[in-house]
Amino acid sequence: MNIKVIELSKGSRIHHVNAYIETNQITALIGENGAGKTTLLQVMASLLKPTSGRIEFEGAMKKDIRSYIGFLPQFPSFHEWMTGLEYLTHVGQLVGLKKQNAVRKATDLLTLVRLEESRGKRIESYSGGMKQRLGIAQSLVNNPKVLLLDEPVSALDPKARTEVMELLLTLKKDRTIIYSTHVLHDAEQVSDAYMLMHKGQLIETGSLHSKEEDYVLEIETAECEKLEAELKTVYPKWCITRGLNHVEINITPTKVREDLMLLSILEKGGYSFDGIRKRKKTLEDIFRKAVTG
Ligand SMILES: Nc1ncnc2c1ncn2[C@@H]1O[C@H](COP(=O)(O)OP(=O)(O)OP(=O)(O)O)[C@@H](O)[C@H]1O
Repeated sequence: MNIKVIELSKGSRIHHVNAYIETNQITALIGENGAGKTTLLQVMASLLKPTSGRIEFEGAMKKDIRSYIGFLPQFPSFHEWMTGLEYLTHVGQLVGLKKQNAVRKATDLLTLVRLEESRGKRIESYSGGMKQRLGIAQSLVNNPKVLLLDEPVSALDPKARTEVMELLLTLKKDRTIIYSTHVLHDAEQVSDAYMLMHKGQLIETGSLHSKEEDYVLEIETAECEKLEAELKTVYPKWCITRGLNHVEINITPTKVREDLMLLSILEKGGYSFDGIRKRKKTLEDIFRKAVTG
């Protein structure tokens, strides 16, 4: 189910958000704290009413689009005294399944999220990663076409993150998955597309399978501050950022002539540098470029 977001606003929290989100894809929703990711997901999930604008779920036959949506909140809460099986059965009954079907559904979902061995244990004994997978199972109870997950991996250790990301890959067939995250490296591994929010606006969307050769030039030097200032003067149009021990130039792509000019600046300025590296642009570069100007 493709989703069209048209001129969506929610008070001052988000405004003029336009997007087209494709099915069978994982879309990572990224942005700084307070950028509006949770608000956008909540509006998409019909948990918040937009102030203006609308969302179209292409091909939706039912009027109440909530039946197409599975939602995992940023801080899911469970009835911790219940076992995983009891809890999911309860959720199944809440969405209208008969007891027997709810048990079957809960059992299948617990297998899908690899919690079958812990299904008889109380949720209070689950680790953070197990609870996150239980939350995803809960969001799947109504067999949704659209899965909206608010930071499903941000609080997890690398192993648990990988497990959740692998699960998302399994789930993307026949579904539209949008999830917010601050873990950009992971997002890059599993996502097909990204949506970047900044100060309430969706400022950039793109594919992560781009054939375009976007590069970042990294110059490792102890004189970062001086080099950053000089490059910004010479190349005011380039996006130049400074790390702890390197300066990054984020352009599309550098031409040989520009590379040579750069070397000449380094030489004339008497910079001592430990290395120059040209690497493919990452999601983190896209993020930094957008939020630093
Ligand atoms: N219930 C609320 N009432 C009023 N303003 C809110 C409410 N919830 C969030 N906001 C504001 O809306 C803006 C967007 O918040 P939102 O939680 O959507 O951002 P986010 O990108 O999900 O942030 P984070 O990465 O920290 O979770 C922020 O300025 C926030 O302070």
